[in-house]
Amino acid sequence: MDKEIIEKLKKKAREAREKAYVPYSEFPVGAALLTVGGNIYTGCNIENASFGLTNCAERTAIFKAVSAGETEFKAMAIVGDTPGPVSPCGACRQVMNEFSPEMDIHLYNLAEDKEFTTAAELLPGFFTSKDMDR
Ligand SMILES: O=c1ccn([C@H]2C[C@H](O)[C@@H](CO)O2)c(=O)[nH]1
Ligand SMILES: [Zn+2]
Repeated sequence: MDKEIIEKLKKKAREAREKAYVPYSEFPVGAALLTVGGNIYTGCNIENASFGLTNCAERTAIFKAVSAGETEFKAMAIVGDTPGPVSPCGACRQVMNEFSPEMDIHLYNLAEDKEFTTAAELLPGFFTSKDMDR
């Protein structure tokens, strides 16, 4: 993929992180999602006094895109203040794979340590609609 667009995604993820609503964890995360058509949707984590209702940055970005009518994704950049590149939770890995198992995933921390992977690689054996065929 074009290096410029990857850099742009990283920047947008860092900017989205600034919008995180994290009064409980004080751990902001940002994500930027590139669609196959070239549009970018950003997301931040959004917490709640009922902690389990928290929505991660990754799913916020995906849900924004889907609610705008977009379901085919090319790449996502994710940024958190972690010792190494941030690691998406299991729920987000499953949601990524619902739409685009082939999508590139660029993981970063603030020090710009990075890891490149794909949605499918992040969740081997993910549950799909095919698993409901009988
Ligand atoms: O990849 C990740 C990991 C964690 N979080 C959020 C959930 C919660 O608000 C906070 C601490 O887990 O970070 C994300 O948004 N994305
Ligand atoms: Zn998550």
